Amino acid sequence: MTPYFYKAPVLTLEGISMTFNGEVILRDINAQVLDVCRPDMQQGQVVGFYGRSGMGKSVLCRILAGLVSPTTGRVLVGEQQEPVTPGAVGFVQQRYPLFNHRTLHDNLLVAASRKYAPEEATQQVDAYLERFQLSKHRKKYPAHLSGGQRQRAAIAQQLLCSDHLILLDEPFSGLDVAMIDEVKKIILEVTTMDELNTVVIVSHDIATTTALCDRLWLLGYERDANGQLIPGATITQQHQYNLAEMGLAWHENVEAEPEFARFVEHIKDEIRQ
Ligand SMILES: Nc1ncnc2c1ncn2[C@@H]1O[C@H](COP(=O)(O)OP(=O)(O)OP(=O)(O)O)[C@@H](O)[C@H]1O
Repeated sequence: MTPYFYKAPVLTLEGISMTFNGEVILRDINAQVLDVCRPDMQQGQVVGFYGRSGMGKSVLCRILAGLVSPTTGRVLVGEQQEPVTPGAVGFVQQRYPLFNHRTLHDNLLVAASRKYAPEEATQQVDAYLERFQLSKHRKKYPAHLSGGQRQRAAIAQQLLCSDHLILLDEPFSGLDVAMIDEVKKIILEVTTMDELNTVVIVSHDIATTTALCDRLWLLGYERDANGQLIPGATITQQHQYNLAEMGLAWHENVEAEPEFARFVEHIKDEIRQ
């Protein structure tokens, strides 16, 4: 197992709850991602975020991205642990927010121009196109890119304009196996670009996602003393898994290990309950 130790927090969810018209959707969520240091390695972290359909994953993502304010609690991001603001967190939604009337290059330039002065923005776009193997598609419009290329472009776009945190909503849905491998590679690349980079993946594809993760959060309901479900989904301590401690954080071929397969089954059982 690679040795590691933790430094300061890079993402904190503090007492988050969300109520819509009296209906409690999320209840008192407390979770944290710490900057992890591994000797001789620059690597950020991947957090997998699971929960049954309709439990509130998208709502929590919008809160994490600073797009909506929770009813109570707050989200703190970055080394300075400042309250999240819209635009600070990259959010790759299922419908990729690329402008259809702009070329891939121009889409990325719009994003980069939000963070960089013109000359540097152009340089950054070229670097990202190269890194994400999209240079030869730079003049194409989004409609003419493949699903995997669009997904890579959307991730590049969000990295260009946000700080270190990026949320991916169902990054593997609708992709074939080769493209899934490509997107997995990109996610791992993102984490190796900077130790502070944190990727949160919301997915129903438990095995694929878990294989990339250092940490898992499971959204679920708790029961009261009488066995009744308490309204509002939460992430209990028991449902915050540290895969590094379990020896199951991403490493080559982790998916082939029997311990990994047993863990994925355990997670699926927990989700079913
Ligand atoms: N703006 C809103 N007003 C009222 N209710 C809302 C609003 N947004 C979401 N909800 C409700 O919050 C609950 C959680 O929705 P959410 O989209 O977060 O689920 P999810 O876990 O992402 O589901 P899925 O996996 O199916 O995408 C749903 O019952 C939904 O109807």
